Amino acid sequence: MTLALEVTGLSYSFGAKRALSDVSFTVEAASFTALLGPNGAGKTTFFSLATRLFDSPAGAIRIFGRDIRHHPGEALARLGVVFQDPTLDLDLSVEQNLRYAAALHGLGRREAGRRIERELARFGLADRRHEKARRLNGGHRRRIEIARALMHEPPLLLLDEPTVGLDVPTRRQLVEMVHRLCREDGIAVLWTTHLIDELDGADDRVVLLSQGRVQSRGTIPEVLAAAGVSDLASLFTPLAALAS
Ligand SMILES: Nc1ncnc2c1ncn2[C@@H]1O[C@H](COP(=O)(O)OP(=O)(O)OP(=O)(O)O)[C@@H](O)[C@H]1O
Repeated sequence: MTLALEVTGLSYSFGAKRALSDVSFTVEAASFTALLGPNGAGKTTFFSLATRLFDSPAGAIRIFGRDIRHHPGEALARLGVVFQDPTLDLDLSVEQNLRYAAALHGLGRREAGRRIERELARFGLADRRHEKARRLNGGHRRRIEIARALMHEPPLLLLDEPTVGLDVPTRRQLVEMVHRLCREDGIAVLWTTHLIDELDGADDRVVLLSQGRVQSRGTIPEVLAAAGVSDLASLFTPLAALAS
């Protein structure tokens, strides 16, 4: 089994406020894992650590075996990231947004063109390529952000609550598209969310985070069996109530 992501004993505090406490979990290559937690659970803090925005001496994060503190270049080259707040340039077209990302990764024009075509096809955006991002709806904008995060062909993709603000059918579409990345393209995905209906079923893995601690992890049936409940809502609703 190849591990795309290995988090070991990770802790982080904002002053006196403990945001993550001894967090450990793994994401296997080519698999979908949901980091599920109510507001304030520590999901975004984990993201900030995984992308090296923050640093913590307590614990380790390895991406395909590369420790992000000791080998940041090698580790981050294997990571694609979609942040919670959208970061597209709305005045650029779909294609220009992708070309810009390709340039930042140092790709030559021809290779950039090849990868842009692949992403446009993969995300059903080919016929929108010349439209300004501003003209697209929230779901399509998110697709461009995911496509952009894949321009350097990372085998691990992190998405921080990518469906915030989207309606239910658009959320479902995006969840399905990202599952396809795992199944068909062998990309490992860590998807953070506070919405239990974004978990798909038997093959998805879940890491349940609450108040900075991992409460449970495994496949959905494993997590339910460990808690002695029959559905995720019974497990998650009390944790969400604790957070509010
Ligand atoms: N800059 C900060 N200063 C102080 N405390 C912070 C800061 N950022 C986050 N926190 C606290 O750390 C804890 C974890 O926050 P975090 O944003 O990681 O949670 P989250 O699971 O991403 O929640 P949300 O879904 O609301 O974004 C919360 O108690 C939050 O109030």
